[in-house]
Amino acid sequence: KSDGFWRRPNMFKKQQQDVFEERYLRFISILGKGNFGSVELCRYDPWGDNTGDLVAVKELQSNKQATVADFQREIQTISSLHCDYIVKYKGICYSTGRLSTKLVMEYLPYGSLIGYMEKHRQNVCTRRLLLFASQICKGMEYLQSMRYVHRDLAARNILVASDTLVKIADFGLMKIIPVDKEYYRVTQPGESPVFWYAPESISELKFSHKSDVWSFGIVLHELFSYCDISRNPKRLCIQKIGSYVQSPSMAIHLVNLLKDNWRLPAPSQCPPKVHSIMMQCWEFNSEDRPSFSSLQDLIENSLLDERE
Ligand SMILES: C=CCCn1cc(-c2nc(Nc3ccc(C4CCNCC4)cc3)nc3[nH]ccc23)cn1
Repeated sequence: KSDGFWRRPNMFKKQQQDVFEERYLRFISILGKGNFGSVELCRYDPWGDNTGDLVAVKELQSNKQATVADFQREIQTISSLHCDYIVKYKGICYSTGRLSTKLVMEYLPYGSLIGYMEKHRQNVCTRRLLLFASQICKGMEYLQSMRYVHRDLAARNILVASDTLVKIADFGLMKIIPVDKEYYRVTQPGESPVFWYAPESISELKFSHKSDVWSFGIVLHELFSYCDISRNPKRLCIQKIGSYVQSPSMAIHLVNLLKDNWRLPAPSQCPPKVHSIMMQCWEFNSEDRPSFSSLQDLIENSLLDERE
């Protein structure tokens, strides 16, 4: 299969795969729910004196439609990603009797971008929003260089490492684009977050780097709305379409609105240059959208404008 076989680490090189022993993994609290699994805060404490590291541990929620194979693929994927703007893989933990495998990742103390914005909204200026946007863009550029499409780029899947660093997380829906194609076509829509999806992803289930660019535009909108729940993409689209519409035809309504050139309204106090970047990400035809590398330049250019 051409699923990036040549990208797989050399099968003869010792896989730098730390195994964490379950008996030393001390549960502390639940951090959140991602695609196909919950994430827990644990302390890995082999010395038993609370000096061990805090880690984030994701286990596969068996009741979800995801299979063990999906989770194994997610582990294989995240262990091959090495980028400052992508949450770091630390290893795996085989639970007793190897009934299930857990994914061990670096713990990001500030939590999700949405929670961070709710808490720190007052002292996050435009420059910091653009810094976060540029870091997400760099993370996406890296994924594109590995031929990955994320397929679920949204503020809910961005984590905050510090006041000046955010990272992309949750690779449950990520796919590799086959070498001979420009897009990945999924077989069934699943529980799709259509309000973050490009029109071709909604109507033809086609996912590409350019559909990730569309979602990046939605993340920009979330950032400049300070992730305000009352202004979130889903809420604004449903307000426009009408809350009486049920989900399967919701997607059709949304695509028709996008065809008629309706787009999310500019967030209040959003700099015109930033709104223009969003609108470029939301070009109906995917080839008219900027690449992540040109988005980087557009964001740097907006940052210059914001220099006091
Ligand atoms: C990607 C999103 C869906 C799945 N997901 C991933 C995580 C996650 N979280 C954290 N840190 C974290 C730190 C504090 C808080 C709190 C909780 C209580 N209220 C205030 C904020 C929440 C999360 N580090 C991580 N490393 C790797 C994954 C990961 C959580 N959910």
